[in-house]
Amino acid sequence: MTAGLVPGTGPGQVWDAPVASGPLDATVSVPGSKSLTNRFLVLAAIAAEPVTVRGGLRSRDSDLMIGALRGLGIEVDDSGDEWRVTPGPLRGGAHVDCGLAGTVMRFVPPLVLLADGPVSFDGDEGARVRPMGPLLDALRALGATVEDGGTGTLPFTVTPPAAMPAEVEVDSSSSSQFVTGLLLTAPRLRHGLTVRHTGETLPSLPHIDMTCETLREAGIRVDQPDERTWVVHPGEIRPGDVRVEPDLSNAGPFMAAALVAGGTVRIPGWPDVTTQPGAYYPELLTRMGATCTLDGDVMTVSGTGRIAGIDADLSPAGEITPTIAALCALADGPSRLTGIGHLRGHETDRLAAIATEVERLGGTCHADDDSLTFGGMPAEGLAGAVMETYHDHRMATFAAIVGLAVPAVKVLDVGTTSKTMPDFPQMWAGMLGADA
Ligand SMILES: O=C(O)C1=C[C@@H](OP(=O)(O)O)[C@@H](O)[C@H](O)C1
Ligand SMILES: C=C(OP(=O)(O)O)C(=O)O
Repeated sequence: MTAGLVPGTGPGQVWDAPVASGPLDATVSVPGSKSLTNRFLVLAAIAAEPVTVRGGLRSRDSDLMIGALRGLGIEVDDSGDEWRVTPGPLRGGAHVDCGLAGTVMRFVPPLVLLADGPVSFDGDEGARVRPMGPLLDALRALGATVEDGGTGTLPFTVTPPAAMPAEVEVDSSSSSQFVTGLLLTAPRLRHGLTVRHTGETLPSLPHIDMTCETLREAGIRVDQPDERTWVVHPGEIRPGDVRVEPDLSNAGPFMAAALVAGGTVRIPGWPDVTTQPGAYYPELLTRMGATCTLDGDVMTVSGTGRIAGIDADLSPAGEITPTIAALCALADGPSRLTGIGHLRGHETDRLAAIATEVERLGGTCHADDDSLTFGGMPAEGLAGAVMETYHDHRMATFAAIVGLAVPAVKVLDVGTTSKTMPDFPQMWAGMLGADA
């Protein structure tokens, strides 16, 4: 069943967030990681041999990536559970729809350096305000022609250069995805590429580590002479057959549910070692009152229904902020989340969205340049409302978490979760032991 067929989950509709009627006892298998799926797809497209991707995420963001690569002339067979990507020359003349996917708008334009002609890019209205300028400037510095009407945002057209330098600077303080995009294409450039970050801060470092690991596992040498420089050596990309880890960021709302409702939620397939930012959950949730144990590959999270406030720097793991924020909204005491200014350039301005939605329920939350501060208000003090999701999958799961404890929370456009987790409403109902 698709999300649109569950009552209240169609576009513009309102979904009644279920209230937990008692402690949970659930095992939830989450689909593959968005970040790993889209990295594997990009690398497979420019690999030296066909690549099989197992456990790839089926979602709007990965469908957009597959569409982009097909537009560039790459054959992707995603008809079964195992996808087969057959690399080939990258064709110019394509138009890429980025939707609202940061991974598509930041990972695909550097591929045009390898193409035989110009490629144009556009996306959702909300994508046209997401930061792109530093990456477009880096592509210009590499000799590409970029026409963006002087906006530094989508829509734009990239025309490949005839020759290019082997070093480039980029200010990646508004998104780590600028560095990642350049690194992914780098092994196929004649001399490889040295990428130097020039900004003062750099968010989401684990996601850059994920890029380097993915390249290394595909046989590419990546050196990091200092904290802001990456050297990718030229080479043949040979990922072999790859398996995508479960998306730990998307496991987050289910793990958080154990704290809100009490009881236990188990997440199978938890990797031993991972570069996903969801790896921060066990420590953060423990500080908020949960017990988290990894037994084999099963992460078990148990909670009591009482949540402790937290003071945490989330700059390495900005993506998990909305989930931690939902817990902060329900916590017994105040919380402060810092290092998250760049979230203003995510699917929506997440700092403003979180503060607005917490206040809509009667809680207190203040957003400043780089942080969120919560008054803390156990669920008894909050009142249900129709919550906005701003086309942001993580604002939809934020509202669902709060709705477990606050009666009469209604979620506008919960189907926005299709960006990375199309079956979210059914999975949420399944966790609660109910039908969607
Ligand atoms: O490289 C990636 O796959 C991602 C990097 C991060 O981007 P930012 O550095 O822009 O936050 C993260 O928030 C996003 O969801 C996925
Ligand atoms: C920021 C996110 O996505 P994107 O890849 O579109 O940047 C996210 O999924 O939280």
